[in-house]
This record gives sequence, C-alpha cells and structure tokens, in this order.
Amino acid sequence: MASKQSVPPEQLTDRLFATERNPEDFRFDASVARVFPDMIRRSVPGYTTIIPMIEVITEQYVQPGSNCYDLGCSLGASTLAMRHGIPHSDCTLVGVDNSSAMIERCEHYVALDDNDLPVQLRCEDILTTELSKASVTTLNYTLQFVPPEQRLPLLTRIANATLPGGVLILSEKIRFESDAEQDIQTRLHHEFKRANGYSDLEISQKRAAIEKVLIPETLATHKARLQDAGFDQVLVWYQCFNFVSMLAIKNP
Ligand SMILES: Nc1ncnc2c1ncn2[C@@H]1O[C@H](C[S@+](CC[C@H]([NH3+])C(=O)[O-])CC(=O)[O-])[C@@H](O)[C@H]1O
Ligand SMILES: O=C(O)C(=O)Cc1ccccc1
Repeated sequence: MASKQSVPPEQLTDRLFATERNPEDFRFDASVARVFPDMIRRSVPGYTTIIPMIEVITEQYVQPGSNCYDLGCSLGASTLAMRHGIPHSDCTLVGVDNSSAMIERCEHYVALDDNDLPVQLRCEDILTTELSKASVTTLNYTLQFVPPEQRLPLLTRIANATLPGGVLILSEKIRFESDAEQDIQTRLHHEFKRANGYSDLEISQKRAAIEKVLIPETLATHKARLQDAGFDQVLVWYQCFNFVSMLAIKNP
C-alpha cells in the first residue's frame, strides 16, 4: 500500500481515439488508466452524480462488523465514496480489479484520501475473488464487461455472500427493447460525448473498440436476473439516457 506522502498520479485528457487507429478491442491497460478519470467523466452520463450517491446509499445500508466490496474499482472513485459512507471502524472495505495498471494508481488515490478506514485492494478477477459477510457491494459499470454467461453465477455468489438487509448497487449501460428508443438514447449519449469535447472520429472509434467487450442488456434482463440470483427487491434509483443504476436488496 502506498504511503500518505505519495504523489498523485498526473491527470491527463483522454485523446486515445483522437487519431485514426487500427481496430482493436478496448482494454483497461496503462494508457487507459492514465486518462481514466477524464474518460469516464466525459463518457458516462450521470457518473459525477452517481459517485456521491454511492456514499449516501452505503451510509443507509452498511452494517457494523460487515465487509463492503467495490468490484471493478478502477481508480477507486466508488471505493472512496463507500469509504466516506462507512461510520463503523470494524468494517472491512475491499476494492477488486484485475487491471494491475488500475490497482497501482488506485493505491495512490486511497493513500491521498483523508479517511482512516483501511482499504484492502486486490488485483484479482471479480469472478473468483473471495466474498463473505457483505452489507454493501458495488458493481459500478463493471458487470457490463463480464461475459454474459458468467453474469448470473457472479450475481448469485454476491447474493449468497450478502447479509440479510444488505444491498448490491449495480450501475450499467443498458440497451432498449424498442429499436426506436435504442436509436434515440444512443444519439443522446453521443451528443453528450460531443458536448464534452469528443469528435465524431473519437466517438466512432471508441464505439468500435468497445463493441465486443461491453455488452449491454435490457433493464428487464437485469431485474429478472437479480431476482434469480437471490435478491428480494430490485429498483432503479438513477437513469440518464442509456446509463442506469439499480439497487438490489436482500430482505432483513
Ligand atoms: N473480471 C473482472 N475482474 C476484475 N475487474 C474487472 C473485470 N472485468 C472488468 N474489470 C474492471 O472493471 C473496471 C470497469 S470501469 C469501473 C469504474 C469504477 N467502478 C468507478 O466507479 O470509477 C467502468 C468503465 O470503464 O466503463 C475496469 O477497471 C476493469 O479493469
Ligand atoms: O465511452 C463510451 O461510449 C461508453 O459507453 C462508456 C465507457 C467508459 C469508459 C470505458 C469504456 C466505456
């Protein structure tokens, strides 16, 4: 773990898709990790609202002596929001990501954050990382990168590890059953990116790069699967265009 004196990683503007490049699948490598705060803020409508709300939701559902997990933590934005929402010193907060470039930089951000709750960072696959006694688990735009056939087993493992009264915060890019709505929401998402300074070339090259690795599903699919996995109540607490966040609750 990095010391409190560590220097913050430099924050760069995302220009990864600004010049013509060979089509290649998107990966969370060092070049993405370096620009990630800028990339996600300018690419995901509502991201800057969802992060502080994760603190509010965590505060509502965290239980003393429990574990809290941020699965696919990247640079720890959602991890730190959870950390600020946990008032109990006997909780364990765990951030998991299988990108070493992300976890290395995440260690710096955690060290710089002004809060004493220890954070355990694991460079591991969320499909196999150990989970137990969970009160609050977050999958903030991570499940969408897990191969669809592995999503139910993962959510079932999370539900089984969740204490009565515990929750899963699940944020996802979604697709729509109606082609007409899909077209409108996609256009609005692209307009959001344009308004944030991305060019048409950047938008189309990024779209091609994520096509095979980020697989969106409908809200109905998400809701039914969360119930199948073992959650009792599922609700949408946020939506902006084709980006939603759900709360899946296990009855007390
Ligand atoms: N199987 C896996 N195991 C571990 N990590 C994974 C796996 N698949 C993907 N990841 C990791 O999930 C993260 C997804 S980003 C999350 C943002 C963060 N939650 C935030 O609130 O800032 C979302 C986005 O970029 O749209 C990346 O860091 C991947 O390495
Ligand atoms: O950029 C996009 O079009 C997205 O759908 C969101 C996103 C954000 C960060 C990495 C990959 C996808």
